[in-house]
Amino acid sequence: MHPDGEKILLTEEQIKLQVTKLGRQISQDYANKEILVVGILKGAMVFLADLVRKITIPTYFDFVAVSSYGSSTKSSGVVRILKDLDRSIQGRHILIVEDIIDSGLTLNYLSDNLSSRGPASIKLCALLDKPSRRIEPVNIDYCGFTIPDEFVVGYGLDYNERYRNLPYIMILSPKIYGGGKQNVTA
Ligand SMILES: O=P(O)(O)OC[C@H]1O[C@H](OP(=O)(O)OP(=O)(O)O)[C@H](O)[C@@H]1O
Ligand code: HPA
Ligand SMILES: [Mg+2]
Repeated sequence: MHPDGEKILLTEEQIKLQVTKLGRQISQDYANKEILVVGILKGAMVFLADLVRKITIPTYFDFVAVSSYGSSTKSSGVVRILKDLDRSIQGRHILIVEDIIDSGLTLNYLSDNLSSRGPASIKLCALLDKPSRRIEPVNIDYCGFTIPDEFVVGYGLDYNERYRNLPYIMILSPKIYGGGKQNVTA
C-alpha cells in the first residue's frame, strides 16, 4: 500500500468485480436504448473508463468538470462548473457517472442543472456512497459500495490532486491532511 494510506478499503479485485456487475445491470435496464454517459471530471474518470467497457448497449460520452473541494477534505459548498457538456442533452437518456457521493452538494446541483435541459431521463451511477455525510438527499440508481465516514483516495479520487492513479481505494492517513475525522461544514 502507498505509505500515505491508513488502510486499503477496496482492493483492485473488489472494484473490478463490482464494476462488471454494474455494467451488466445498466446494459439490462437500458436494453434497446442508447445512453449518454455524463462523467463528472476529474474524479469519475477512472471509474467511467472501466465501467463503459462493461456496458454492451450503444453508449456515448460527455463530461462536465465541477469543483467544490479544492485542496481540502471538506466541501466548500459552492459548486462551480469549470467545463460544461459539449452538446445538447434534449431527449437523451442520461447516466451521470460519479466516483463518490459525500455531502450530495455536487450531485444535487448538477442533476437540477441537467434536468432543466430536457433529457428523456436522468439516472445516477456512483462507485462510492458515503451516506453519513449527506447534507442534500441524493437518489443513487446504481451504487458500487457504501463506505464509512473516512476520507478515501485512489481509483480517481484525490486529495489535493494526488493519488488518483492508485488502482485501489485506501483511507488516507489523517497525518496527511492534518486532522482526525473529517468535519464537513460545507
Ligand atoms: O457529494 P459531495 O460532497 O459534493 O462530494 C463529491 C464530489 O467531490 C469530489 O469532486 P471534487 O470537487 O473534489 O473534484 P474532483 O472530481 O476533480 O476531485 C468527487 O469527485 C465528487 O464529484
Ligand atoms: O472521501 C473523499 N475522497 C476524495 N474526494 C472526495 N470528495 C468527497 N469525498 C471525498
Ligand atoms: Mg476531489
